[in-house]
Amino acid sequence: MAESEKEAALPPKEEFSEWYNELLWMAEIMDVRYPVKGLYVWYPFGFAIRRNTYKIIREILDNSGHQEALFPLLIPENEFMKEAEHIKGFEDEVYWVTHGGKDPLDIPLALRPTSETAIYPMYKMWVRSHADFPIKIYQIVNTFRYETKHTRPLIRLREITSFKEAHTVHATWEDAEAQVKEAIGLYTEIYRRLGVPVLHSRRPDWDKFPGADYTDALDAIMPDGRTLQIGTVHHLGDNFAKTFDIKYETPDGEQRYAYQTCYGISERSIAATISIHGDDKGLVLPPEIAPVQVVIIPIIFKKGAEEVLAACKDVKERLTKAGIRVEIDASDLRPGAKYYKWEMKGVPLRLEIGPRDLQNNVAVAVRRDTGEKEQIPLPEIETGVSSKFEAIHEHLYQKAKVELENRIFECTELEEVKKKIQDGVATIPWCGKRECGLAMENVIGAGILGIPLEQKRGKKEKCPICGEETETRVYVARTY
Ligand SMILES: Nc1ncnc2c1ncn2[C@@H]1O[C@H](COS(=O)(=O)NC(=O)[C@@H](N)CS)[C@@H](O)[C@H]1O
Ligand SMILES: [Zn+2]
Repeated sequence: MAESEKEAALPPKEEFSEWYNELLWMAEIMDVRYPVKGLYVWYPFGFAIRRNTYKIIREILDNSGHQEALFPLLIPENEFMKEAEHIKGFEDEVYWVTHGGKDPLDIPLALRPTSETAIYPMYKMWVRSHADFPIKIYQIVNTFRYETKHTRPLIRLREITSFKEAHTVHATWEDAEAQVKEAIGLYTEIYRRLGVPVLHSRRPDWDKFPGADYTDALDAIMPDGRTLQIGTVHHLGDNFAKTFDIKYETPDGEQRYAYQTCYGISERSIAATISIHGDDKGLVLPPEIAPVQVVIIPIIFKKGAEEVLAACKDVKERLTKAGIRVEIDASDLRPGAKYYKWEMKGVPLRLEIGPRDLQNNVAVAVRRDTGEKEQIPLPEIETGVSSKFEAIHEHLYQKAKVELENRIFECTELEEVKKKIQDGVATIPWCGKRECGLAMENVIGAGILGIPLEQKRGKKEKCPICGEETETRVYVARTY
């Protein structure tokens, strides 16, 4: 896209919604002009962020006994309609393929909204004995959901282009429960690598995944105080095993239904990373996912221009050999325009090299996250740059953790909750009874997000609806 096209300035981040939409365009992440609602185009720069993010996701899953596979997109109606709860949860969201060319299909085919009903008929054929367990398979595919709420790029899509779904099978309910815990840990580590701190909570029963025994979720707190569900882990019990007849032979030869879990992450992982770390100048990317990790800006004067350019090329070669993604911006843009462009793209580190720096045998390193300038001796450029990356990642993560902590408000009255959820997440005691939870939700005008998994027990408090003593507090928040 030509520089001139991006005349519009980026709104300040506190106008979060406008900032977010403008940034996706100005940083060349997503083009939202595709002529189907809820479907968007990945620009190459944005796609490189996606590739680097999903490289982390694959690494963490592959290193924890998961195997990547690939299942078909189209699900025959008879399979899709097998699990009653699941249907109820998805029947308003599923897209159907009804024709092949001019011929109407005898069996309509669903575009997968999620893949339980594509995968589990195959698991029925694959599972024979307890020795087959655990099965820990995932795929990274596009899925389709006819979302009727406000669609938004990377956050609420009708085509989820980067849907990582894992589907595991175990001998017992407890083994599946242990897998849920492992998945929560793996997801938390994925988000630590993205510098994104998360809230862990168990969704209230009325908000769990259709067909699950329970749903645990990871939520980020976005800059506007609303939470974004950026990962979910479901214990499916033997509900789907009974529906799809997934049975195994126990060590003493009897037939038993298997127990399952499934867990998913989508491109919301990228939405959270962009939103939490970005600033008024644009993207601020954790080095590990930045498409360009270092941009070298030659400071050119008439005299000594060749030496400067030669030195920049040498630094680029050395950093590239060290596995660092680096560009030289030798365009004829003014230095200030160069800084603006690469700061917009969230390049973690800028290296300025001019005649004086050559004399001192240094490069001037400027951090995108803090703006701090520091000289790095050219002979140590590789280690100097890499240690800056660690410092940048750590700083982004710590800063985001403080912001999250500052957006959690302990309340005792519902009126207080109503106020506090304008700025973040409120906690309030809850007896756990459904009618009190639902009553609370319509007094507050927002949902119970979930029961914190790391619940600090011991303190007895009163349910604000029925007055019953309880040791449980819940998160309440406005959500995306
Ligand atoms: N319309 C959507 N756009 C973008 N991401 C979405 C959308 N719907 C769900 N997600 C993301 O996908 C994750 C998994 O979706 S889910 O419905 O909760 N769970 C499942 O589909 C299970 N089969 C586990 S993969 C959610 O936690 C959320 O982060
Ligand atoms: Zn109550």
